[in-house]
Amino acid sequence: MPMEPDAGPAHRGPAVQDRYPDDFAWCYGCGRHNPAGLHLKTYPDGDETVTVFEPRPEHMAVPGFVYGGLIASLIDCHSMATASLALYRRDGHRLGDPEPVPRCVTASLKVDYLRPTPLGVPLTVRGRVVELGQRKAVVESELYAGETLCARGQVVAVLAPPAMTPGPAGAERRPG
Ligand SMILES: CCCCCCCCCCCCCCCC(=O)SCCNC(=O)CCNC(=O)[C@H](O)C(C)(C)COP(=O)(O)OP(=O)(O)OC[C@H]1O[C@@H](n2cnc3c(N)ncnc32)[C@H](O)[C@@H]1OP(=O)(O)O
Repeated sequence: MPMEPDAGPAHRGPAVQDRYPDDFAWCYGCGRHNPAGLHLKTYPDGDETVTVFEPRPEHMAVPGFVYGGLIASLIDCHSMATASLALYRRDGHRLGDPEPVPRCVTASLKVDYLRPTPLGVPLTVRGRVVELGQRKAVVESELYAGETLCARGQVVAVLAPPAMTPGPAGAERRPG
């Protein structure tokens, strides 16, 4: 499912995650309000989306290699943002419009780990929508270390129903 051309990462505007509603911007992987989180940022790049993340030493599986759970998180959050952007555009918006970007939740996350992912190298994740429904998007994302494809994910994202609001723990999410 091709996306409309848009400003690429060389022409950075807001990230998708910068435009999530405040109440839905606390995700450990990509919430801009989560002080302990990874703060992943997803940008449009032509028909695809792209993010770059440099794992920290504590993200290791064994010395020299990245923990698979981190890889899954990067693919998850990047794919959610790719789905949200596709649904936003489908509704006639462009990133940067005043209306917040809709929030999706992960219905399914499948990751194939193709080869060990080295630490100490920025990781690039590229995503594309392969199926777009009324409330659902299927996204394929590939994670590269340099030029090397290390993991591939397929993610089903579902628009958070209007009735879904953050739970009671949300009241305690602001530290201090
Ligand atoms: C965080 C949770 C708290 C919520 C409160 C705050 C909400 C807003 C904050 C968002 C924050 C996001 C954070 C970052 C991303 C995470 O980390 S999300 C955390 C992990 N995910 C979850 O906890 C989600 C738990 N699951 C659910 O709530 C429900 O199962 C879902 C995903 C909303 C779907 O339920 P539903 O709305 O009843 O949808 P349903 O009609 O069954 O299915 C819709 C479509 O999805 C497909 N589908 C559903 N499940 C699957 C599946 N497992 N495999 C394949 N396809 C599926 C269906 O086949 C259907 O397809 P179509 O027929 O339209 O083609």
